[in-house]
Amino acid sequence: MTDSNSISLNQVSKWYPSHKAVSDVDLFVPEGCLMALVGHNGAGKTTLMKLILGLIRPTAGNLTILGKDPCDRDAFNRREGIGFLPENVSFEPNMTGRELIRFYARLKHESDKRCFELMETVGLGDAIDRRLKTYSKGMKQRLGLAQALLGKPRLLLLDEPTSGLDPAARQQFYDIIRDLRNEGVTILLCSHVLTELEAQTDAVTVMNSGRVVASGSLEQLRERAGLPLNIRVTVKEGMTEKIATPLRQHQAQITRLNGRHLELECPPQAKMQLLRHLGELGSVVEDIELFNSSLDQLYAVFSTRKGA
Ligand SMILES: Nc1ncnc2c1ncn2[C@@H]1O[C@H](COP(=O)(O)OP(=O)(O)OP(=O)(O)O)[C@@H](O)[C@H]1O
Repeated sequence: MTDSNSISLNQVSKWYPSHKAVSDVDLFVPEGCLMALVGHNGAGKTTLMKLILGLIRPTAGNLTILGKDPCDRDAFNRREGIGFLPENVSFEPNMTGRELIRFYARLKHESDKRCFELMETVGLGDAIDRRLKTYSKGMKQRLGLAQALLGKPRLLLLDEPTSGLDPAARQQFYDIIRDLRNEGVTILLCSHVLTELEAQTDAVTVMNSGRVVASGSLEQLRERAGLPLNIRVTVKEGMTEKIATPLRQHQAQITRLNGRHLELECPPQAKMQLLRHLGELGSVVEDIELFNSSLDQLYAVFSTRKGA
């Protein structure tokens, strides 16, 4: 792969005496890409993050992170280019936000001014002098993100960053993440909340039992999964039965027929032909809605398949 990948893993495995945590993983994340890593509990996501951070060494294969091997001698310095938000953030409750961020800032040689800027970025500017025991879960998570952003990382690793956040806090979190991505930061994000990832990510990697079983953009995954397209057609009163029969000739399978609505499934390649036919029916057809397969559906397909 080219040097434009912030993360390159070639046939990486991490085997413990008792367990093969990850096996033969190929993973390439281009610079400025927001990739989601999804998989069941124990699929190997955190192990991959630890390998990328250089906290553990691979049993086999090789990794290049921001152009270098994360395990070689000056890896500690290079970690300045990497920000990490672990799954469970835990901070000393009696410290204030300012004290905590300054503590981490000193480790990364960052100024007090930058600390305040970051607290503003994550929406904690007004709470900076409050003790952390008074912070809500969402505020602590945002503080964790501010900590991860110290040192202006070019690569951000986020392990379940939105767990326990309410919908508004999740949205705020993703707004910040999207801004960072737009500034060119590469982001690898583990999450179990597939519905929220759909609108946010450029690419998705699905892991199953330590192996990558699918990786690519949502369109690429949809194409590979070959799931039928769902279409909902609203017609004039009393016309559903009449139009159902010819629709079946366009490889459409009627899944639901009630009142003025028909729900159909058709192979993706039959879509245009079917839409042309519906167009020819004129004013009988009052509305057509197309539904792509969701990440949940794609995940269900790939997590039961054996290989990519
Ligand atoms: N130090 C270790 N020794 C032995 N087995 C380990 C070790 N660390 C992880 N494992 C095993 O490797 C597998 C992958 O663990 P990992 O934490 O990477 O999964 P995960 O996908 O992050 O799971 P979750 O979604 O629950 O956080 C699990 O079966 C785990 O028990």
